Amino acid sequence: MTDTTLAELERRAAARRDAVRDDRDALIACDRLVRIFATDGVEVQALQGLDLRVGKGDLIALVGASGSGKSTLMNILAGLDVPTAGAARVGDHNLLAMDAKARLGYRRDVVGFVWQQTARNLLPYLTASQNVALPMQLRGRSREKARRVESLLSLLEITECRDRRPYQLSGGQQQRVAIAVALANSPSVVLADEPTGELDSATGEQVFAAFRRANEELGTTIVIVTHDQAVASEVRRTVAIRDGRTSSEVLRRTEVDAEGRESVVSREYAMLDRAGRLQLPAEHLAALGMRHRVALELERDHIGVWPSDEPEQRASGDTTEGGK
Ligand SMILES: Nc1ncnc2c1ncn2[C@@H]1O[C@H](COP(=O)(O)OP(=O)(O)OP(=O)(O)O)[C@@H](O)[C@H]1O
Repeated sequence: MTDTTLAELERRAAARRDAVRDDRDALIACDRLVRIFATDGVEVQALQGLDLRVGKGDLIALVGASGSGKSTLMNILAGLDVPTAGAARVGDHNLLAMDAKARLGYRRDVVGFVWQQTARNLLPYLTASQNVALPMQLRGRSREKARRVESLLSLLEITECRDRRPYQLSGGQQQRVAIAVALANSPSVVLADEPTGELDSATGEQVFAAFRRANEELGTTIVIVTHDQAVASEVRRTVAIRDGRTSSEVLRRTEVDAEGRESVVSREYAMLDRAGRLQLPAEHLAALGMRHRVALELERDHIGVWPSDEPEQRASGDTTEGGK
């Protein structure tokens, strides 16, 4: 074995160690997540091997066409549904191995939710501050309750709504109170399924600003499902789901030029799973007529992917080459 080979092996081992460390840093880790629904003998594969990592303190948007599996994923992360196969972890909680009691504790202490239907988030006969206080009361945190309710209402700029009942609030105010309710017990993660779906775009932006403030000021990890492209483009990371899998993601960062002008630069990435599988965008494949197999070449700083120059019938059928 040459020195170069040893050095290379050491480098790979270190990279593997780093990967494990990254994994522990991820607050949410889903691996090859599968959820099959069977109704009247017909099976629907809502999630088909979905991989997702969300770091502690991240704010991400999940986007995808109707039926792509977003709500199924959110229900699993919320502890309301159990996957058919795969692995899913939030913090130290294994979402496939919780008994009923652990599940209840998980829903009470670890995750907070904001749903699309404003009526689903708040109890109609309680005022805004009573709604926010309720989760703390149920958890026996009565002493700190009043102060925390005030700070959350102030953080989300809805102090004036304190003594109003939901029907006396606008849709946007109701959702901001719902965010305060979700944050009441200091959850590790807040999950929001289309929280701006019933709002006009200006109000939706205000609600989104409230999520951002909660994320920045309290460090809460937030995952938001949205159809709203304008809203999705306001976060640093947008993950797209297609056919029950994460297909691509857009990362955005702020750059400052020599004159001190700030601009947001965004870049789209394809997802690479643990086995090294990569899903190439359908439009890229169509543009170059790539089907069945492609030629790969490892370069110093990238991997080239070319259409196969083999005749198509060989590519799709049995071949004489090894299938590596
Ligand atoms: N309880 C269920 N029983 C049977 N099929 C279901 C069930 N829940 C979801 N599905 C199916 O699973 C697939 C994914 O549904 P899901 O609600 O997760 O999609 P979505 O991306 O949230 O869609 P939308 O944006 O319309 O809410 C769909 O084909 C849906 O019909």
